[in-house]
Amino acid sequence: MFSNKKFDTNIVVIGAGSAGLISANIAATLNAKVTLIERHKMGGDCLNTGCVPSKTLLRSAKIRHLISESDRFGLKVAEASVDFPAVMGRVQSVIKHIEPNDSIERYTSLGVDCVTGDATLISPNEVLVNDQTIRARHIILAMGARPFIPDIPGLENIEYLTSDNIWELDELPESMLVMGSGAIACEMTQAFSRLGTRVSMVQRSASILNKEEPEVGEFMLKTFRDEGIDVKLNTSISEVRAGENGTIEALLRTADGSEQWESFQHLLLAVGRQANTEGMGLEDVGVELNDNGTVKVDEYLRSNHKNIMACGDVAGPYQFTHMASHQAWYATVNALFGFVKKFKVDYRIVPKAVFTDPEIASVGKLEAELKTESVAYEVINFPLDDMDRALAEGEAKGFIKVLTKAGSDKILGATIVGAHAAELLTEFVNAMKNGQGLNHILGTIHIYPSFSEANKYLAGQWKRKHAPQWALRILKKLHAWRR
Ligand SMILES: Cc1cc2nc3c(=O)[nH]c(=O)nc-3n(C[C@H](O)[C@H](O)[C@H](O)COP(=O)(O)OP(=O)(O)OC[C@H]3O[C@@H](n4cnc5c(N)ncnc54)[C@H](O)[C@@H]3O)c2cc1C
Ligand SMILES: NC(=O)c1ccc[n+]([C@@H]2O[C@H](COP(=O)([O-])OP(=O)(O)OC[C@H]3O[C@@H](n4cnc5c(N)ncnc54)[C@H](O)[C@@H]3O)[C@@H](O)[C@H]2O)c1
Repeated sequence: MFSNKKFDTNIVVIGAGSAGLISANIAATLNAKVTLIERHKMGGDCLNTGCVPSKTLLRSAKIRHLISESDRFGLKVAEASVDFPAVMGRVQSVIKHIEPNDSIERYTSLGVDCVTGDATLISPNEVLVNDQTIRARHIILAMGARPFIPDIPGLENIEYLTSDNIWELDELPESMLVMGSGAIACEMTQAFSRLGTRVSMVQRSASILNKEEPEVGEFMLKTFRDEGIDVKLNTSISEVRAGENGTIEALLRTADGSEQWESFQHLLLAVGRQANTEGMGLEDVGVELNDNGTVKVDEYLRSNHKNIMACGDVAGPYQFTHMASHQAWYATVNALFGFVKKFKVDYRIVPKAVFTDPEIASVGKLEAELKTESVAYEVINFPLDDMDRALAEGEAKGFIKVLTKAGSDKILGATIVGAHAAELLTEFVNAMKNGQGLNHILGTIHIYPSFSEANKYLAGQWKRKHAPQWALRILKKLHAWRR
């Protein structure tokens, strides 16, 4: 239909994952006209192939693991046999349950124009989808990322797994080689191992979970090995080939140069995620990219074309659902109101978790980062193996490590390895966000017996260390005099 308006819509959002959905939701709530384009499944990675299926699978795996340890709880239970199709059926049913929240129906009812199709940029203000050109004042790029496929000779001749297609397995693998040791590799390794797959993990460096404090990697390495997982450090895959009976053979090369072929039923590649920025006209329109393929954005999440914003995995640097929605607010508000006021995206306090058992959650700086930045700091460690509630639950393992500014209770970083770590971390996240230190946590009433008491005990440990010795000496004399 002919329109004399310069633009058909205020914003076109490309991609209906966590970033795109929140962007469209915010824009529609603020009464802007917004078009949301998705080429595959509404909900994107998190709902369909990421957070939701992985956490659901981990739950079945944990229950089977608990059953295998039922003796510890005074229960005599025969080993749980795994009905793998039923486990994967539960994964799909949880996705189906959440799906309506992210659906075209819901977003249409919110006032978003939802379009199914592959979007291409044809100019900084025009998006082509299904042969239709949409003229938009602003474009929000939210196309997410996909598994990075490393360059391994022979990979093109075998069928490998990634976090995209692992959910299509209909039989529990007898064995699996997992490449990588980040969040995806660790979560999937433990999940499949606990369900009964013989899992080997191959990691080229000398430690696992290298984005965390070194103690975390050490703790989880021991946990994995105690559970029977074969973790091969300092090892890379130099070649793969098809073996007999549909197996995959991998040539594993250790740091000393020795090589050995090993056979597995499946190979899972979990070595990072690559932004979806190719083949959609970004180069033609001149949208600048970073070396790793993400969209180059400024502190307002604008690309070099100031009306084209990016958020979520396609922008980075954090690849988390909560960061996608955090960025989505900035991208959308800056697009709609940037001509009046712009907001700089706030990355000061970014929490994250890996949902292994025990969980790993962290926020703020790592010790190594503080050293590099020459920040004077102190370390408070608190073991989680003697907490009343954790003992009662049979979950007494792990630790909390908090970094404070030297001589102050200001929290610079916190890491928790333990049951419910992602929930426990929120207290540190809140404290950091609100400029409160460990004294504040110590002065807060925590329910007994709860896992969260550990945060208070850690704060108490800091307090004891910092109690003024001169005052304690005077008190000792005062009490002696009053006796
Ligand atoms: C196994 C796994 C587990 C994870 N677990 C967690 C977790 O526990 N917690 C957490 O915070 N994060 C987790 N993540 C990361 C999280 O899933 C992502 O950070 C998040 O989904 C990113 O959202 P996004 O909107 O940027 O991208 P996506 O969710 O990938 O959405 C992008 C969408 O854009 C669409 N698209 C792409 N190109 C076009 C185009 N040209 N036209 C139209 N549509 C297009 C895609 O089809 C897709 O639907 C996990 C990831 C994986 C793989
Ligand atoms: N719980 C969560 O929040 C969660 C869960 C899963 C994924 N994610 C997100 O998804 C992203 C991708 O996860 P991921 O685990 O694939 O990536 P990652 O970046 O966390 O880890 C990649 C791993 O692969 C290794 N590696 C990289 N290139 C390699 C190569 N050529 N050969 C051998 N090893 C190599 C790295 O050393 C590292 O261990 C993460 O950044 C994370 O933000 C989050």
